[in-house]
Amino acid sequence: AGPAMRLRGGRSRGGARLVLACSASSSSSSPPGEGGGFSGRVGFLGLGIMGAPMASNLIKAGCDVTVWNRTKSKCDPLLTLGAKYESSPADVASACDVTFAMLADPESAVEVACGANGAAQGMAPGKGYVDVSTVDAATSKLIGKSITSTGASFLEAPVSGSKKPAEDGLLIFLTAGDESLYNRVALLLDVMGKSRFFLGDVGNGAAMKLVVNMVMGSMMVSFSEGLLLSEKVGLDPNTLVEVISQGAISAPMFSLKGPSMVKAAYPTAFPLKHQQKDLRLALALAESVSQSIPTVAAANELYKVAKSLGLADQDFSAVIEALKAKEQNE
Ligand SMILES: NC(=O)C1=CN([C@@H]2O[C@H](COP(=O)(O)OP(=O)(O)OC[C@H]3O[C@@H](n4cnc5c(N)ncnc54)[C@H](OP(=O)(O)O)[C@@H]3O)[C@@H](O)[C@H]2O)C=CC1
Ligand SMILES: O=CC(=O)O
Repeated sequence: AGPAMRLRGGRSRGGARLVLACSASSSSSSPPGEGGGFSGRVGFLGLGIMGAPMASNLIKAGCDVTVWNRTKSKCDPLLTLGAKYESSPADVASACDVTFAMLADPESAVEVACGANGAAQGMAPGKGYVDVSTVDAATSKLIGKSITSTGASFLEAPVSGSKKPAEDGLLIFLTAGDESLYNRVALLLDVMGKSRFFLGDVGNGAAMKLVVNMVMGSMMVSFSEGLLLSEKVGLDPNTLVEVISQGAISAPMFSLKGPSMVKAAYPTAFPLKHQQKDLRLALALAESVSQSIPTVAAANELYKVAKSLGLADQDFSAVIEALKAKEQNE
């Protein structure tokens, strides 16, 4: 039998519901868990493109949030909203009942959780750590082991959805690990997201996220090739975007990114360096089960070229520039 999978989605979203979702009180009069309110202090580590709006939504929902970020200035907007500040991940974990982490990659996720003054040093029985970064299963298991060795609980919960869904509280959580922690933070996930899946053992959430993102990365390359080819044969690429949007291969991503890609504008929602990281990790995942993913391998090479062109911090749709550069060099 495969891992337990449960979807709780389709919830209507409304301001009033968000305001009621959290209680800043640390009293235990409202038992944590499904159906109860979340009571206790919430930590948030990592306030980049995704972490900042996620933490912001928790604060706006009435949660008692304590933040930390490597670059301290990124905490300021959250402090203005009412967040508290601690000067290390260990101090945040020590001050909070549940701590979320949204870090760039496996290296930073491990450093923040397990390094000097890392979150694990502030963990103790009764506390929870929820890592929402996109990492590989081995990294997630390593972090989980470090957290649970303190007696605390661990949940991996990478998200599908980009900057705008994070701002709108419409992320999709792909969780795995400690199910009682999953139930305990369910209301917090519902503040930040529109649906949540519980996928069983630690590693399954990471794997699901990598599979989703490898499909996304290849789709973007294929779309880029289509835009360039349509233009080259004398078609209007804007019309291609419109045609695609009306057919069976329509995807919000194409409609959202297409018009700006045609103008060679790549405002960053999902940094290209993170998409390439996800393809790299997906290739390793496929390798671990001897699965061939040649389309993903080819897409990965293109993202690597894009990075070498200085596009790492642009949106991942800038991968189209790598195709243009290739053409010029041929
Ligand atoms: N953007 C998106 O659309 C989505 C991103 N993701 C995933 O979410 C994660 C975060 O993405 P995003 O917010 O876009 O990324 P950003 O690059 O905007 O933010 C990365 C965060 O990680 C921190 N960080 C990086 N290196 C270190 C380190 N060595 N030690 C401590 N902190 C560090 C950064 O701190 P500092 O501010 O100091 O640099 C920052 O807070 C990634 O794993 C990404 O793949 C998932 C879904 C969507
Ligand atoms: O990881 C990126 C996303 O859009 O999801």
